[in-house]
Amino acid sequence: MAQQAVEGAARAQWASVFREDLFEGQAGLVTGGGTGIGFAIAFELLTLGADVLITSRNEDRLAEAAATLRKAFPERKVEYFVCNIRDDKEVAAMITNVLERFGRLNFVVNCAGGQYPAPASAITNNGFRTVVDLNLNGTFAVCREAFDQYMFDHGGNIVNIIATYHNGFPMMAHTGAARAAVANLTETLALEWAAYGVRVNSVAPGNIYSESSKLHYRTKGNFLGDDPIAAAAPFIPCKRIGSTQEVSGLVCFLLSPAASYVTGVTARIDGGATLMSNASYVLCDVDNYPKYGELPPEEDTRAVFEAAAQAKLLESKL
Ligand SMILES: CCC/C=C/C(=O)SCCNC(=O)CCNC(=O)[C@H](O)C(C)(C)COP(=O)([O-])OP(=O)([O-])OC[C@H]1O[C@@H](n2cnc3c(N)ncnc32)[C@H](O)[C@@H]1OP(=O)([O-])[O-]
Ligand SMILES: NC(=O)C1=CN([C@@H]2O[C@H](COP(=O)(O)OP(=O)(O)OC[C@H]3O[C@@H](n4cnc5c(N)ncnc54)[C@H](OP(=O)(O)O)[C@@H]3O)[C@@H](O)[C@H]2O)C=CC1
Repeated sequence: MAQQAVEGAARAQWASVFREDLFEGQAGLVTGGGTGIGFAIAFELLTLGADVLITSRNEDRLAEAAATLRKAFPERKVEYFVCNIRDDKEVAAMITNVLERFGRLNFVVNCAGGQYPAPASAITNNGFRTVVDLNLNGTFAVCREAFDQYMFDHGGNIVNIIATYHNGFPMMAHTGAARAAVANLTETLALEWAAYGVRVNSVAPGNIYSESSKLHYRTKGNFLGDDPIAAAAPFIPCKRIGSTQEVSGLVCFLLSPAASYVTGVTARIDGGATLMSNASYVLCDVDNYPKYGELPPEEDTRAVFEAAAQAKLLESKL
């Protein structure tokens, strides 16, 4: 979700589909909550009555995001804390800080993460280690600290945002391996921590329209042209990319009592993209697939479709 879209906008514009007091009295943490998907999740949790602390490395971005959220939700507590989840000591201090500020930690959403696109042969060992450290070790550290410091005694709810690693992840070997590991970690933690009243689930997004994801690809190499996130649309069964609010809605469902019997799952949110394994099936045009949240303008999407169709035409003439 773009912060500019929230700034000055009527809160109702971003109204959640869930009931307003769903998380009333709860407080929790969203890592990576200052930007993109994490910001949308923090926004929806606040909409539904929770107090939220957002955390990541960049203090300026966090402060700006917190100011936007406080303006939109003056009746809630919005806090931020600078923390690199690759640093165990910082993670421990961050969890302690949430508890000092809120006195409770009902939910944790692990959304901090990332990588750079590169073919496996161009990923150095240190580059691989770095991405695994961020997405796997960092996520584990936050889960374990949250459990040790609070959830062991009080129960709780954890959602890990990963990525659709299913069927391999070309150009993303490091993150694919790390995210698959987090999906497995989610299952183990769900088993071990059920006895303590803790549910643990993962959400695996496909191509999601976030400012940072577009920037990420533009500055660090492409596999599908200038705007690969949007250019992927023709190859997704629902023929569009997803919005940050669609991811947030799924996270809120998993954190809600309606999901009380759900633990250890990885829910894919990818418009059916990872089901595309049948080489003899060609996707048809789609013009009535439902939309929800902030998506690229129709004209941009159409231009990307036309360019992709043109590229296919040229390819078939070679
Ligand atoms: C469908 C899925 C779509 C997904 C979308 C999203 O996720 S959107 C979300 C997108 N948001 C994000 O991804 C945000 C978070 N991402 C990040 O902060 C970085 O991507 C990070 C995880 C690599 C950490 O970076 P850092 O600066 O802390 O790392 P460092 O300086 O400590 O270097 C360690 C090693 O990594 C190497 N290396 C680093 N970059 C590149 C590169 N571009 N090229 C090649 N290599 C690179 C570097 O050379 C070094 O190896 P070396 O030379 O010593 O052998
Ligand atoms: N957009 C997409 O299409 C998809 C995104 N994802 C994943 O969803 C999550 C959110 O993505 P999105 O919102 O698009 O992108 P963002 O780049 O906006 O989100 C990444 C967030 O992680 C934070 N972060 C990165 N490294 C660290 C660190 N070491 N410690 C603490 N925080 C850190 C960043 O903040 P800061 O720089 O301040 O530290 C940022 O807020 C990421 O894990 C991403 O990989 C998965 C699949 C698809």
